[in-house]
Amino acid sequence: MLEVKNLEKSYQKDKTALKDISFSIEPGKFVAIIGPSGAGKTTILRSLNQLIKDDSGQILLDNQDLRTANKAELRKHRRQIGMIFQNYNLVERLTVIENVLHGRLGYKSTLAGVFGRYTEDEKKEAMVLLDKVGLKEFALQRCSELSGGQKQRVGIARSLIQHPKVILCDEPIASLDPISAQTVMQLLKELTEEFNIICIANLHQINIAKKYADQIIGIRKGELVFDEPAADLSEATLAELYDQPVTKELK
Ligand SMILES: Nc1ncnc2c1ncn2[C@@H]1O[C@H](COP(=O)(O)OP(=O)(O)OP(=O)(O)O)[C@@H](O)[C@H]1O
Repeated sequence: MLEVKNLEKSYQKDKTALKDISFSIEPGKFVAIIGPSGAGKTTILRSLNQLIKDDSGQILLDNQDLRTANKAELRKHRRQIGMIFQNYNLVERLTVIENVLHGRLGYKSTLAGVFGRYTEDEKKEAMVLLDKVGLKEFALQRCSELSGGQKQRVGIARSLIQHPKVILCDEPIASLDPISAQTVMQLLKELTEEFNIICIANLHQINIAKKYADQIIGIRKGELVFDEPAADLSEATLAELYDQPVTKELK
């Protein structure tokens, strides 16, 4: 269970990026965070894995507060939090399977990581995960030769091999065509359920959020406007979030 309590963050004095944000998410749930540009969505995700230090509040992952963790504890916590990025963050010149195995680096000494030492079990697991994301035959291909949608699926396999409790996705489909976007969202939804993890995705596409997410969190000007089951999200709530009615094709 992930619980965020009264999270606050200011990048500059008198300019609040997050104000008293609280929400909780159960394992197996796929959650979308939506809201206008600059609302604070990325700041929330970065706080959740402590890439940025928030100012106050609590971030409890299975009752352990990430904010008060020491360096060693934080390293351990970060293994349990996978990241998926808009621009994939893969090593393009390396093969697909090597990129997936990079997800194990948090479990290794620096030396073993530098020399790319992975166990047979890790290699087998990488192949199983590549099969799950539909890329088994691409294992030995360089990532530079893949399409955007395929690269994002490698990113999903890389995050799963971490054995995460949480996967954070910062605009995971922003660089993808509509068909690849649907494939990636469907995969994230299915794998979230199958592995009983928590998946949180920042999204600008309201229709996609409503179609795939179990729960939708709306953020505006650093404040939480709503936290509701996707099915309950009304037109009035969306209009409040964006300060204007949301057009038909986006709903
Ligand atoms: N490193 C930073 N230094 C100063 N201000 C920042 C920094 N990062 C973000 N901000 C400010 O914090 C606020 C929230 O930004 P954030 O990137 O979290 O919004 P967002 O909802 O993710 O936006 P977008 O949808 O455009 O990605 C904005 O006002 C932004 O200008």
